[in-house]
Amino acid sequence: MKITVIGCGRWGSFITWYLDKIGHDVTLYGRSSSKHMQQFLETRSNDLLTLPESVKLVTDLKNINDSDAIVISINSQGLRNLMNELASYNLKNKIFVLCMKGIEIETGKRLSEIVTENTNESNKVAVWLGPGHVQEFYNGIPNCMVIDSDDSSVKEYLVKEFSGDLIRFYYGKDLIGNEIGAAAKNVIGIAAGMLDGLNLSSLKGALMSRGTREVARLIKAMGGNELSAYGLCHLGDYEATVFSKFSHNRTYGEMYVKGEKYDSLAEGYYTVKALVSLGKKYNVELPICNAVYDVLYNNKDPKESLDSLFSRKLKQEF
Ligand SMILES: NC(=O)c1ccc[n+]([C@@H]2O[C@H](COP(=O)([O-])OP(=O)(O)OC[C@H]3O[C@@H](n4cnc5c(N)ncnc54)[C@H](O)[C@@H]3O)[C@@H](O)[C@H]2O)c1
Repeated sequence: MKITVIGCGRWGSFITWYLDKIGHDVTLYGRSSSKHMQQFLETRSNDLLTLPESVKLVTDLKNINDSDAIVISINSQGLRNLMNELASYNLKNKIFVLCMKGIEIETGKRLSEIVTENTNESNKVAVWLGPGHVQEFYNGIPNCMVIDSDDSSVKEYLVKEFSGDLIRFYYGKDLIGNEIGAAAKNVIGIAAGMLDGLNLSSLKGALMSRGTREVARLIKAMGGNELSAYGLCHLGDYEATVFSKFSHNRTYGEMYVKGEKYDSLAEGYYTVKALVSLGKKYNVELPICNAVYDVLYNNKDPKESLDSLFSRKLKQEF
């Protein structure tokens, strides 16, 4: 396939490397102002990987119509602007593949909804989600991921085209659940980092159990399958988030609690705001998300926030 990857950060550059490695014709687009792109243009490398000569590097989108698929991996809150920018290219009969985890704050929309609403109806949309760290894939450690789309032929085509020794893909069956689950995982990651920062890492087992429960309730209320919270998009990604030194969201939570600054993208910071609004809209209790939100947006003390989770009224586990 001819593929353009948009977004030359940590994940977009990995996706580029992977798709080239399994034999696709890949172009990586980054804005000329992007430090990541400047570094690739100079050295073909970032601090995690080196892109082979077979990958084309571009700083404009003038040839984007030559691609069969457009893979997007940028910050979620920037997706609508990107779709506005892409409108001038009049794209038709393309497959958009979203390798991103988030929910739009202002609208509560899933990322696939934003693409569908802002592109020609001949274009198809899929998501590619699940666990995996660039450092480990690059060292040859395989993982399992999920591809989902409302269009089953697109889903089947992508799973076939994108499978390789490094990634075993599963066919997703619940776009709502997969997108909400993937986005919410980053919020649980921040909560995990906060526990680490408070020297309470042993509570991460309870966080896994109760985090999946509240995300499952939200997915169900939104019309998805609550089992997706226990799938690759969410629970399956906890090892790479809740327990990993590589996770940006976990690290962000830990550094926040310690009063240190963190500069990398931690999508969960934005997603928690969207999730709290969705919880209200769908009348679903999201105690962990609300606690994280109170710490990040209402300046609540992290330990007090945790204590308030423990003093809630007693509940049935399921
Ligand atoms: N396992 C996974 O599925 C996985 C793992 C890591 C990250 N992600 C997701 O991938 C997405 C990107 O994360 P990251 O860690 O690579 O972030 P990053 O900050 O390293 O990179 C984002 C890049 O997008 C670029 N960008 C932003 N707006 C753009 C635009 N309009 N046009 C072109 N480029 C634009 C930025 O310049 C930056 O280079 C996030 O949604 C994240 O949650 C998924």
